[in-house]
Amino acid sequence: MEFVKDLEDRLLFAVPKKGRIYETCIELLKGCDIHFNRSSRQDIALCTNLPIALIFLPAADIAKYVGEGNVDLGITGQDIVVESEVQDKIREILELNFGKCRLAIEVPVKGEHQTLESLVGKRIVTSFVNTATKLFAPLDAATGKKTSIKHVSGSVEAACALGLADGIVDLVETGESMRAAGLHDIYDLMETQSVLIANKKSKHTDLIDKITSRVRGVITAHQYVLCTYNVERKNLLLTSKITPGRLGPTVSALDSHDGWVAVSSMIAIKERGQILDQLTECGATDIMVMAFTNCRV
Ligand SMILES: Nc1ncnc2c1ncn2[C@@H]1O[C@H](COP(=O)(O)OP(=O)(O)OP(=O)(O)O)[C@@H](O)[C@H]1O
Ligand SMILES: O=P(O)(O)OC[C@H]1O[C@H](OP(=O)(O)OP(=O)(O)O)[C@H](O)[C@@H]1O
Repeated sequence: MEFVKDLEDRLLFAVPKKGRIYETCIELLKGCDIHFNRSSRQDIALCTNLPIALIFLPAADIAKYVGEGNVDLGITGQDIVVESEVQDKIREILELNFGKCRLAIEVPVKGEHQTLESLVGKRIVTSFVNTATKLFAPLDAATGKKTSIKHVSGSVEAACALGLADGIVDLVETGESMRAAGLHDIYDLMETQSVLIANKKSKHTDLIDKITSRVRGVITAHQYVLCTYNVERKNLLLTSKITPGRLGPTVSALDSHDGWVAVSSMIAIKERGQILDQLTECGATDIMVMAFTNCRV
């Protein structure tokens, strides 16, 4: 009970306690300088440098807790937000660019039912009962059939081989789990990624803004690198178009080389190769690319 008193006035921030996105979430908290001590098996950790308590919960429950206002802020998947039916109670603050996958219908490669329509009235097994029910309900109504939708909490791919299901609704990233179980996907329900969500009525608006700004800084830093190079001033207009940066490239004169300038600019990691090729073609030299771990832009 002492612990409950410690939580008073703190912002409660729910993060996954295990699973696919656990490690990345912990790295993100570190990157945001949210410090905490968590003893083993403890599901609540008080932050040592901010009035925050981290609540470690199963990812699948986090949207429910945030939606009901039991916690203020959380990290979970968009798939869980939809499945928990809390879209009207939460605010999706930020897409986090990890936990990317899609929710799909999967069936045995050599199975009898190979389309969404042919699964109507058959047996579906999933951890996403609400989402699957919403998909099949109108099809059931149109055909007068009743699709059976049963819940399992994990290893969903095993359901068809074990004779429990004709098809499943589950997450697919690489497709490895699906193929290993002799399944293939025949219909996409949604794309998903991890998101930062907040309860719409949370009273901790200033702290939520501060955390959001820190999280955005870390996420952005993972998507960009700093590119520096030297170029003759006569080619600067050309290279500035290739590396426009946010407000414009930073340009400084090179005292030792008349007519040359040093340029630095943020560039998107996914365009890095192409940008370096183009800079070289425009006569830029001494091109360097540096990663950074945090930023505010
Ligand atoms: N293969 C994947 N690739 C990317 N993101 C995924 C993948 N599987 C799940 N996710 C995302 O992570 C969230 C949590 O999924 P996960 O399977 O880790 O949950 P869990 O059931 O709590 O953990 P565990 O599977 O260890 O019991 C999902 O809702 C989804 O948003
Ligand atoms: O397409 P893939 O890259 O193979 O990823 C998909 C798998 O990842 C998730 O499960 P996870 O392995 O996290 O565990 P679970 O089956 O116990 O939920 C998901 O439920 C799939 O099984």
